[in-house]
Amino acid sequence: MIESLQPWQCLLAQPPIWHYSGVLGDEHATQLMYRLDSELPWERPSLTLYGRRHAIPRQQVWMGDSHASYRYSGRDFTPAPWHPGVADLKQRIESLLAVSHLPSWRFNSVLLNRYEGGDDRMGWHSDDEPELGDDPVVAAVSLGAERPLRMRWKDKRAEAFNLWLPHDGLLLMGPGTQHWLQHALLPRRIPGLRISLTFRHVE
Ligand SMILES: O=C(O)CCC(=O)C(=O)O
Ligand SMILES: [Fe+2]
Repeated sequence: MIESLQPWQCLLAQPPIWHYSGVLGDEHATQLMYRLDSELPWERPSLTLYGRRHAIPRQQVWMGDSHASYRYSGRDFTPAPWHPGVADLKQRIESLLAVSHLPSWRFNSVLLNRYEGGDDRMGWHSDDEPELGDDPVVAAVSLGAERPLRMRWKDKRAEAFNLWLPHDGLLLMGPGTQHWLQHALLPRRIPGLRISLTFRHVE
């Protein structure tokens, strides 16, 4: 079972989607989750949908280089300064890429999502905001409860599918992913805190 020893796994060939297991090591990843949980200025912004205001069903923090400001779901987010644990994680991802056979993608910002339990969620979307450029590559680290990211083809060429996101794993959505697919973190009867960090490059 040589394959199971490889931390990088290709989950989809075209568009390429990769998963790396054991980014920080189990204990370090757990410590980071609790640190982020207690130290970050988590917000639950309200969005207006058909003229009614709704609090989003999760909490979030936008973080990054000061120039990397970002429009998300119709709102502008000025990034919070890098938390040292998140800056270290970004470096860790970039060095994992540097020694892999994948291109050395770089990131200058991250959306952190905090899901208190199985009811917290994120609806269908692609990470294709104009400030991310023509073909964004997104690197998503998962901490805490393992939940599936549901993926569906925009042109319905094939069935929707789940990508399970274990604690301390990195999901790398390569070129084309945001063009061809949408993703969602649907509500599930899976208890426990989960924090995801979706690293991006704002142009
Ligand atoms: O929580 C996740 O794993 C997905 C988050 C996501 O899709 C996003 O931040 O754009
Ligand atoms: Fe996303």
